Amino acid sequence: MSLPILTSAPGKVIIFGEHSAVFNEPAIAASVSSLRTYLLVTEAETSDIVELDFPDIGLDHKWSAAELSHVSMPSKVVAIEHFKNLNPELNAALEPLLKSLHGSLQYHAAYCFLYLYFSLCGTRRGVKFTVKSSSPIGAGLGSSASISVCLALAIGKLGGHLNSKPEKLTKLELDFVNKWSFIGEKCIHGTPSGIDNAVATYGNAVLFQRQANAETKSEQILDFPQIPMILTNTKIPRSTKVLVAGVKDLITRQPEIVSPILKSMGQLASRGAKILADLDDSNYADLCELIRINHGLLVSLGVSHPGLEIIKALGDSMSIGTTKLTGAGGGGCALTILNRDASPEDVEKFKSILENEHKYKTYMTGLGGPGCAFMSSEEIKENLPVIESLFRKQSSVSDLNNTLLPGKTNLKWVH
Ligand SMILES: Nc1ncnc2c1ncn2[C@@H]1O[C@H](COP(=O)(O)OP(=O)(O)O)[C@@H](O)[C@H]1O
Ligand SMILES: C[C@@](O)(CCOP(=O)(O)O)CC(=O)O
Ligand SMILES: [Mg+2]
Repeated sequence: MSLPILTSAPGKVIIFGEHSAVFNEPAIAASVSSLRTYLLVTEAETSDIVELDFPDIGLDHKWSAAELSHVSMPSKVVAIEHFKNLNPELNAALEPLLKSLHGSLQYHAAYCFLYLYFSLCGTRRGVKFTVKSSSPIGAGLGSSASISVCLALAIGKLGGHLNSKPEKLTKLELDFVNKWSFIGEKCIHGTPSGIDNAVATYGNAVLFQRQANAETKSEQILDFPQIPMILTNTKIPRSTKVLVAGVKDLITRQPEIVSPILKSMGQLASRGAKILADLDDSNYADLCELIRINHGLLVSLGVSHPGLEIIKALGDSMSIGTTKLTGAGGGGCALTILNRDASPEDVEKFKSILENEHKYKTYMTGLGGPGCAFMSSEEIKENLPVIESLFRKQSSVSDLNNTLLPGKTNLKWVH
């Protein structure tokens, strides 16, 4: 596909089953309509470099043709070979390209990019990749999966793997994006379950389960109910990679105790899926009860944080709803499912205390929007000045959403 290329993918909220999903238990997640990542691929200033411009994490890096020439492409483009273990030769070859990057945010984003780039289109030079996200990064809302999906889709197109139909992404193409974005997630956090990239690829909501043979089973939930919910970002930084590794350690130390907890979380997701398929006044309290139990089990795994407990304690003491951390925890976000009778005044008060006293950020966003998408080069070219201005450092989340949010603007996205 010719340049420019523009891709997008949503963030997600895990309703039930974070962490246990990594250990092959069922889990439920929904895409978040208004929190998305956008990737623009354009010609670089010179024809012999590859440039990353990721302003959200302060990364602007160029690799010269000479540096890139030391890495050879893996011989076959078969995702399954990278599934269990990332290719050790490719990893070793990428190390010198990554050594000047600062901190884990930049390192992991660049590693994910380079791994997909060399696996899917490693000889192409003279390209610049610019990423902007309206989703908070490292907050439990799946920004790592949404950037991985944007990269897998754009690089898949650049490498000629995904150009079968100009007017739609076929099921096979979506499966390709899902597989390669899982590999991108592996670069970012080691042992992902695959639920986040599945939701970011296919959209809507999924009941997901990883299988022992590394395959995944995901059932689309098309009519996901709009549960009245507040998402609160504590802005406390944390890393999914570290938290997932911590749970793995705990299992190794306390297998008899922790395995039943993970099983229980899987049961919560299965039971939750049945309730969500038929949610009404009669079972709403059951849903809230499952949410409360799931949070308690996550606390027992050691992945909560005092900052998340503030949200839970406030929600409980105001009797406004039921709170559970979402994503990897350790900071980041919690969701509060509002009681049916929560008054608008109380909801406002709850949000205002969190925002003003604790400096948290709250969101009320719809769940279950579209998955990954791309824009045709003709559509991009017609709107290039506007689109390029959005990818500059100073553009805001609302600028991005006002102009690019699929389904909400006049620009045509292909799904
Ligand atoms: N907009 C973005 N720009 C650059 N890197 C990003 C962006 N969004 C996500 N990332 C990458 O994803 C990582 C965060 O992933 P993770 O710890 O799994 O948190 P989460 O997925 O909950 O946001 C960051 O370290 C960064 O490498
Ligand atoms: C903890 C986990 O279940 C979810 C992580 O989500 P996030 O990166 O915190 O958005 C890990 C996974 O399922 O890959
Ligand atoms: Mg993540």
